[in-house]
Amino acid sequence: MRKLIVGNWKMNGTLAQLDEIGQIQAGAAAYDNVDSALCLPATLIHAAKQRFADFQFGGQDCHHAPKGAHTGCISAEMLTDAGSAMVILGHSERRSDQGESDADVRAKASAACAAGLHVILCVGETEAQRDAGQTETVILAQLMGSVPDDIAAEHIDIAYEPIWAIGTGRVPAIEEIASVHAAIRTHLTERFGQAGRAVRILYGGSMNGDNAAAILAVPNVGGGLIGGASLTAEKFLPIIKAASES
Ligand SMILES: O=C[C@H](O)COP(=O)(O)O
Repeated sequence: MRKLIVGNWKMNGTLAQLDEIGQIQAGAAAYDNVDSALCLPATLIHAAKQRFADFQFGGQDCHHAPKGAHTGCISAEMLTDAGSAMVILGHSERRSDQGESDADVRAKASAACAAGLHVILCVGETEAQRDAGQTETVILAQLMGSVPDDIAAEHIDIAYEPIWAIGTGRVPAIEEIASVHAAIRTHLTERFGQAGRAVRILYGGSMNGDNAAAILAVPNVGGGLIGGASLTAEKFLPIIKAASES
């Protein structure tokens, strides 16, 4: 299975960063056995796609409705119109900052698929849940609640992001990553049959050029969702290189 390395720029980046995006696009082209993409602030997607048509871009959220009176929101169709191929949904920062529920994420995922976007759907446990031994229970509940029953498995990838690992420099032990990814794989195959085997399960949370090779070698890790280390070519390209060699 080809690895997918996605950069999530979160609320970072203006038009001044288009040159950096160009460096990422040019560098990533050397690793043609890896799928790579950047999920940018919505304000950058169109300009980036205009300049770097060969690279894949995506958004970081969309509304569940196709249009209407939802001030400040963006629809899935607007993302595709701007040049997006994918969208991140259910990121823990949106679940906490915007109070998004599993039901919200599920509705957004259906809307995104209907608009032709590939969905990267995020799940992850808090540190307190991990300490209480609830990681697997929490993840499986999020999957049950957030992933639409009728979604075509080829239109979705899952990103496992332990919340306590995001932006902290802390990463789970390799055995923990393997265990959670295996549980997610079991859930997907039980639910979607053979198609569930082809869903990529990305790891996210303080992945960088130093730890990427070890994480990407874990069974059932199909790539990475990268925050801080995706903001520059200098830090992002080593992760794509590690995926290429994994
Ligand atoms: O979406 C990306 C994740 O939240 C990971 O962020 P990070 O690589 O800065 O820890």
